[in-house]
Amino acid sequence: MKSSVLQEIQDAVIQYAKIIAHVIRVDVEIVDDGLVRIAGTGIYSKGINEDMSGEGFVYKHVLATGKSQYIEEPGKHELCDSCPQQGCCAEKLELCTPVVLGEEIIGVIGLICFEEEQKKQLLQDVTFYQLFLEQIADFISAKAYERQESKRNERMMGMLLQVIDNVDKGVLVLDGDGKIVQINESACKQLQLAADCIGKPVAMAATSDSLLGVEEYKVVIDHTTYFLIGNLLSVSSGLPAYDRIFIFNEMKNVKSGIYDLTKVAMPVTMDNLVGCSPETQQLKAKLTKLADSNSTVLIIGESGTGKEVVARAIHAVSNRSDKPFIGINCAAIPDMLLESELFGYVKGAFSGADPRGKIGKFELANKGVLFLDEIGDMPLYLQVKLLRVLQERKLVRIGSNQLISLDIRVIAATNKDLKELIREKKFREDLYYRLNVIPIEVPPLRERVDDIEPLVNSLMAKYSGLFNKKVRGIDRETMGILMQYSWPGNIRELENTIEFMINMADESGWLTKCTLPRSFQESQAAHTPPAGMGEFKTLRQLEHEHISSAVRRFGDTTQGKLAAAKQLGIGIATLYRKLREIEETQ
Ligand SMILES: Nc1ncnc2c1ncn2[C@@H]1O[C@H](COP(=O)(O)OP(=O)(O)OP(=O)(O)O)[C@@H](O)[C@H]1O
Repeated sequence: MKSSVLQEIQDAVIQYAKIIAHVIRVDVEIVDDGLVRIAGTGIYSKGINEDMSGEGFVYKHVLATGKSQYIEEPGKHELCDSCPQQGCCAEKLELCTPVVLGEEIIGVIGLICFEEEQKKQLLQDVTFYQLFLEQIADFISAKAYERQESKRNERMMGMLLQVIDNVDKGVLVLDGDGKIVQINESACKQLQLAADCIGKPVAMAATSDSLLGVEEYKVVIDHTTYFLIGNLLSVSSGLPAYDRIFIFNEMKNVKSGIYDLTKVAMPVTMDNLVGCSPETQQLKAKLTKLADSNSTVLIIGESGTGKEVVARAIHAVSNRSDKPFIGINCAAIPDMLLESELFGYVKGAFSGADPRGKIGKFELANKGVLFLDEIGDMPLYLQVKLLRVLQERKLVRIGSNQLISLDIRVIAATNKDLKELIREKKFREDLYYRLNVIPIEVPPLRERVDDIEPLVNSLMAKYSGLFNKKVRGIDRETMGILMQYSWPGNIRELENTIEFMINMADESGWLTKCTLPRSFQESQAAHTPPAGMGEFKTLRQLEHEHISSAVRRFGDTTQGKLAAAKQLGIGIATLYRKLREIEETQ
């Protein structure tokens, strides 16, 4: 059963009753709004907690009217008419006052005289005793109010703790001495603290860095240092037990949030590396072998050969696959921005910067893989900074002096000849060696002709699905043309070609010569002898054509020429001589 307001402060009410009785030497009785005797002195002290609803007619009247009542002749007053004690009542005088809390009457205080002496004493100054009683009623009411307030605070606090426990962010409540008074589950988890950390001192200072508008704090608990970003709020409750609340997010959560927002939906596995040529098979075997190492990888290959696909495949098969893969194209971002993209900055780092600060790709990739594409295009001054980060595995955001430890695997890629760039003083030699720990060469498509057919099939499936167009296949002749082509743009060019051909395909659903891009057909025509001339060619002409076609297929680079010479069964010096001959005859 719900207890009344006076029951909740019964001890205090009994004390008040005793004091009144002691001071004025008259018995006191205090009842609550349910007519339960809360306190009593003299003969009433034995009947505390008794239900008085069968008697107590005067109290009922006071509770109903909210007015004080003075009965000089108990038994003769009209209020006593229905009392079962009428006629045998020992009371000589009764003075009653309501106890009021706000709008509510929560009880009644009664002064009862059993002796003529007492009655005489009261009658000498009824008004004084009346005021005295009202004053005591006010004290009791103040006590009841205090109790109600503290109950309300307890309820509020309970509710607040429930909220605190259910938020995802970490919450630490500190007292005036900086000790933990409350900690929620999320904070325990993030900081790896047990719930018995209550009472532990916390040293906390803003680092003056901020990210996305939220301050970063260095927090030390039990000799462990944490860098947390969050809001530190002062509690203005006036209670020293609750001085400050720190609501925080661990950096890793902030970063993974940003990573989730920025990551590209491009799940790549080893299966996405289409191809069955010995070169591709060797490449796949190498990737699997090096996957779990942390060493830096440098992928070299012409544009469009699939360097990014290779980098993603390494990530996918590595033990970092559930951690971020963050890519940045060093050639696509202006030099001015590249530094902040890579290293991030804190608020106020430079004019024009996002006032909330920025997390750099290095930090975003922490625990995962950072893919630095087109590394050959990185400006020299950033190469120095990159080298330092790679050596020390530590980073300082622009405008900050805070060292951040990195656990990162770096994969760099380039289609440039870095050694040539070193000679031209455009690339640092020390950085080259730091990156080139595991070199991976992705051969151009013309050197892995066996990949063309599976790639064409996979691309036909991809684009026919994308365009919702039924493609039955590609005829042998057209496939032959594709296999003979030198693919200077590599797989990217092949992909564009297949996309074009599917667009051009008629209802038959076959990719034929007619679906080839015009430029493709023109280049074919240029290399096909005019009708009727072929049979009159000299052997030398045929040799020249054959050599030119080999160089076209393997590429007009040193590597390409080496491959062409090998394929033609001649030495590289002979090839160069023949090429000079061709030049001279043209
Ligand atoms: N082995 C492969 N199997 C299937 N698709 C591939 C393969 N290699 C590359 N591709 C596709 O070819 C295109 C170019 O690949 P990617 O961007 O990885 O090349 P890249 O060498 O990084 O080029 P760049 O040097 O220009 O950045 C992409 O669409 C990619 O999906």
